Amino acid sequence: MILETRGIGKRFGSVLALREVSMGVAAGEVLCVLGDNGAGKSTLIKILSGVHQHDTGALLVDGEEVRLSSPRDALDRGIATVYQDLAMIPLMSVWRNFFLGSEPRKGLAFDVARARRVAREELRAMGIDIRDVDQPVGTLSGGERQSVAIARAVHFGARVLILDEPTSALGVKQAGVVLRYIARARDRGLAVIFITHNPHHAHPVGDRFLLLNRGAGMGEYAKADITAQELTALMSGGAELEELAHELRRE
Ligand SMILES: Nc1ncnc2c1ncn2[C@@H]1O[C@H](COP(=O)(O)OP(=O)(O)OP(=O)(O)O)[C@@H](O)[C@H]1O
Repeated sequence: MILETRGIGKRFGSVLALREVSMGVAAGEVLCVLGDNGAGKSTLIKILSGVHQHDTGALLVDGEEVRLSSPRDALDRGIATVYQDLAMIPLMSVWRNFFLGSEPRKGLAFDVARARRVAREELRAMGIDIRDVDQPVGTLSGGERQSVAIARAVHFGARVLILDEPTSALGVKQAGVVLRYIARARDRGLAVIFITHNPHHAHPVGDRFLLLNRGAGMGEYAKADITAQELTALMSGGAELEELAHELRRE
């Protein structure tokens, strides 16, 4: 496992946002984390990306227990998070957004021609055919922008890609575009953590599924062990569905 949690917990005042959640992701696989509003998905992402620190349990990177002190710390260990707002400037070109935040090495002039070429090649390698990398990123579709953000993280050396609801604001076709890029990132050997509340988006691309409910892990399922319909049923919540989760685990 590249990134792993063992029974981590996080409290905000009187709210126990996460309780004893265990999960792990290895290179070349997609772990989907599913949960309804308030389930603890954002809290988990923030701990995995160094924004928050966990109160209890353990966080491991490459099998070693760590405390991620900041997003920079996470990034330095190859853990990149793509948030829903994508941290892009809409009026800036695709290639400039691609390199946003990356500092040119000291003393070296920024080579514009090279940067444009690298952006185009990296996007193409992810299956994104954006012929004109000079167009403002804001003119791309939502799915294409998500894909640019994923390609950017891959280019800058991410080993673990954490995607915060990358398909939630998209229609079926655009969501399909993003799911394809997630599969490509996995095929390039990245460990992907795909956060979503949509089982129909998770199921086609996920290798394993972790369900969160009110801060607690409700079980983890391999794709072979659960259908999209069963995932949907589990996600709908309610005590009787928790029972179904137990039943499915026993089978
Ligand atoms: N900074 C905070 N201060 C206080 N409570 C918080 C904080 N962040 C999260 N919580 C609480 O922790 C619980 C889990 O929230 P979290 O945002 O992790 O859930 P989520 O699954 O991401 O939900 P959503 O899908 O609505 O974003 C909620 O009850 C939330 O109100």
